[in-house]
Amino acid sequence: MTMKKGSLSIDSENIFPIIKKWVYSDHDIFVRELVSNGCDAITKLKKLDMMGEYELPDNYKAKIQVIVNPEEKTLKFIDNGLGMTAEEVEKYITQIAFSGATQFLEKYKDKTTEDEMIGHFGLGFYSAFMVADEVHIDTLSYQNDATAVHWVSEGGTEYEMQDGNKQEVGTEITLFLNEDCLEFANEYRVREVLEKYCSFMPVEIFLSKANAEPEYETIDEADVLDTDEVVEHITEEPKEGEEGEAKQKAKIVKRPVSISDIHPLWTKNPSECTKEDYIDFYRKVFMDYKEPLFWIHLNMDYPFNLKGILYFPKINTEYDSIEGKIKLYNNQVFIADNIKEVIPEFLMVLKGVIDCPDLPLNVSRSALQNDGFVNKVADYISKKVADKLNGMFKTDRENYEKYWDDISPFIKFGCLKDEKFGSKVKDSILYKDLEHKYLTLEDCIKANKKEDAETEETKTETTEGTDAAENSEQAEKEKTTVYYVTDEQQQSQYINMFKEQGQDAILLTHNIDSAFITYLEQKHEDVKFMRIDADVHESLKDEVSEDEKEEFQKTSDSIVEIFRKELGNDKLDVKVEKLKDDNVASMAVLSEESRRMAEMMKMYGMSGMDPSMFGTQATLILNANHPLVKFVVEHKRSKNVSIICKQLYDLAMLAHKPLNPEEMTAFVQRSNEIMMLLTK
Ligand SMILES: Nc1ncnc2c1ncn2[C@@H]1O[C@H](COP(=O)(O)OP(=O)(O)OP(=O)(O)O)[C@@H](O)[C@H]1O
Repeated sequence: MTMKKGSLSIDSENIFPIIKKWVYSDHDIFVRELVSNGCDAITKLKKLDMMGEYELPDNYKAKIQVIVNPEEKTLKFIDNGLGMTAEEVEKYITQIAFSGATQFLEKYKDKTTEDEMIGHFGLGFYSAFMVADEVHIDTLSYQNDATAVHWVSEGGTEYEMQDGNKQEVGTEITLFLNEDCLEFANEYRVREVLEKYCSFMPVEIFLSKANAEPEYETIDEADVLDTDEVVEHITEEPKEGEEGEAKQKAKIVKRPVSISDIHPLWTKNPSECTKEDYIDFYRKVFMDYKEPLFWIHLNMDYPFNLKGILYFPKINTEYDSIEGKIKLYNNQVFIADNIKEVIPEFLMVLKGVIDCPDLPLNVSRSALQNDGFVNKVADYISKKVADKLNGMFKTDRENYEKYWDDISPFIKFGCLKDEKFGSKVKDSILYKDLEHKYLTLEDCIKANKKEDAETEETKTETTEGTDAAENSEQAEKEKTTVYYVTDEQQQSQYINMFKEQGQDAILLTHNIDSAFITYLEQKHEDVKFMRIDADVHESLKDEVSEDEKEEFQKTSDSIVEIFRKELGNDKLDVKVEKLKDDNVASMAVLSEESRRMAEMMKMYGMSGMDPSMFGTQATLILNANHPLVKFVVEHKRSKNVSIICKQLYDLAMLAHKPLNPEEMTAFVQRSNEIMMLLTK
């Protein structure tokens, strides 16, 4: 072929400056594009061999070589795929690839910031010009009597093509790196990029440095393979004083190690994979030395192709961020991490890999979001996670309980975020009780229902024709109250009282639980949640008989009056009860509604407002059975009454919320005073 000059069709002189400037941080994607072109070329050649249109040489071993040359400032990609004829270079590179790249850039050039295309998929061969001023292609087609081609383009719209001298079938792309991108002539930098995008590509990839001194290794002669290049045979005599025969060794050129694992675990059948395989894969991919709790191997061919592994990581929420990582692949080619359009948001806390060749990745992210197919993929993933959880709940309850504390925030978050997921897993949600036993919501309702035996009766009495107001009151009455604890330490006084009376409660101690409780109450009309300190549970009180009532009322009024006076607050909310637990003199309760209101105010940054405006003041409960309270009524005039009232108030509040600095100072001072009294 005589030298052929041409100009890349289409009026787009601006394309190269645009390609060069393309999202600076993503410069490295050209590596993925060129390596995956090589993979495609190899796949095509293997297909031709299978179809009998070409015969692969006996010793054929598909591979892609990547060679850095810092001296010449070049980077080469060599594949032994099907190669191209001059006509094909003309057609595929100067016409199709170029027009593809032009279209791509036309479409996305203004949108690189807010509407990024997924991992710039589809930019193709011309992404080479992101980092190179000049690109050469040397290629020899598999076709009979093909002539090698040498193609050169200097990053403008011009190119030259002539006969080349490539001897083996395949393609070699040489990038002459521009001054800003010399990092890509560095072996370590290129290794890093290859590991990012090409770790699981379906062809072996070998990285080397041009003109590097060869490295050697010595192995047993018996282990030498046909493919090894032996430089020396060595006979190792036994050391002095050692028994045995001489060992035959061979010094060989160090065997190259492929960067890609061509059969990643997710492509295998789950039945072939062992626990160790899953754990090793997890450690390798996520560099997390901790063992994951469990995993889900996704493997589906119909109605779409999707494979992957999702791991539930072990998380110490106090110290670790719960940022997960889900790597998205397209036919083993890495696309990007955490594509929220494909992976349901609540699963972003997991770690995993998803390979879905059918995803339309050459569109923008916002288009992906509204794509019906993509939504189906996301639904499928979330369904599989729900199935796995339900399966474990049913058949492996013991381990499921072991994992529960770690996984429950994810699952609750999932319920709040994804209606379908929530209804699928609703029966597999566990609640830990005061004895740290795990119950289902149904168990909790059953356990608490006993207390509401009366409710049942009232229910049967309801007659037709009752008006709406009565009905809704009725519905309210029919709800079973489940008590919960948000902080085992702070609420320990209440917990002890509950335990003493054989009354159970559940622990809901995570941040997410307050939203989750609201969610549960919406979903289950028959249940209502109340924090353990929201009121004084009936079972904790002694009944006041009819005869005692009048007397008790009198004493109560008197106690209330004394406390209001001593605490200097005539609006103080005080209630006197006869508590069964005679260790408790005072406690504070805050109604569930008021507390939720206060929490909401805090969440919306209204904490500076006066809580009494919303009735969010706690009520002081005094135990009429307790000697200290009795002392107060019986010795109204004692000089110690004031100190007792204040101390009882602070002690009650302490178990309820942290004291403010002035309250704390007063409390400490008063405690010292009390101890001083002991010395007298
Ligand atoms: N290493 C190669 N060996 C053989 N043919 C190649 C090679 N690289 C590119 N080609 C040919 O050039 C064409 C254009 O390549 P380009 O990378 O621009 O786009 P693509 O691979 O078709 O699609 P994508 O945009 O997804 O990368 C390819 O379809 C292929 O026919």
